[in-house]
Amino acid sequence: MATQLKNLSDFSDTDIPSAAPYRFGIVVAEWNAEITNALYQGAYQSLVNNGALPDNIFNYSVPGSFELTSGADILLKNLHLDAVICLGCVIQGETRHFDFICNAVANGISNVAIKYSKPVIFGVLTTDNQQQAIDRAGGKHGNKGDEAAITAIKMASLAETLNG
Ligand SMILES: Nc1c(NC[C@H](O)[C@H](O)[C@H](O)CO)[nH]c(=O)[nH]c1=O
Ligand SMILES: CC(=O)[C@@H](O)COP(=O)(O)O
Repeated sequence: MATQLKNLSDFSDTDIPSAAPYRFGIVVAEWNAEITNALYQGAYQSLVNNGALPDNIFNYSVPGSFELTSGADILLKNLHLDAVICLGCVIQGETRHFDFICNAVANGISNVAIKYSKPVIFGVLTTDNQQQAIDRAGGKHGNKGDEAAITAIKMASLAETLNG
């Protein structure tokens, strides 16, 4: 379902576990900071609204979305976490650089999740233009940071249930 047909912040009819037991890392790319800061605010507030303790939310910045992979790896290597949320905004420019970044970060964080057997959430906007990013960072289509946080809670709960 395309984002245009779904609000990224609409979880009113969703059974969301309590986030209280879990420790969350949030890695935020500094590129397009006005967007990624909005994603962070959405993610942080969604975690807290669902019971996460502020002292259990560990926030770090990286230069760009390409560094989200190594940022997630460093957090999982050094901190006891139940999930990591990766937040970034990649906006198409004149060259194919966009494609390389998007593919690298999508594949990279998937590999980190498998490496540590921990949820690593892809909260990265990959848009054609600035307006599409604005619309998905608290605009008319909701906030992808909200979606990433709820996903992190659900996956942390699943991991706790099945991993023991
Ligand atoms: N153009 C965007 C970038 N580019 C920077 C890369 O992510 C990376 O930091 C650099 O290539 C050095 O390794 N990053 C974004 O997050 N968003 C962009 O639109
Ligand atoms: C996604 C990017 O790296 C991009 O914004 C860089 O712009 P350009 O492709 O024009 O160099």
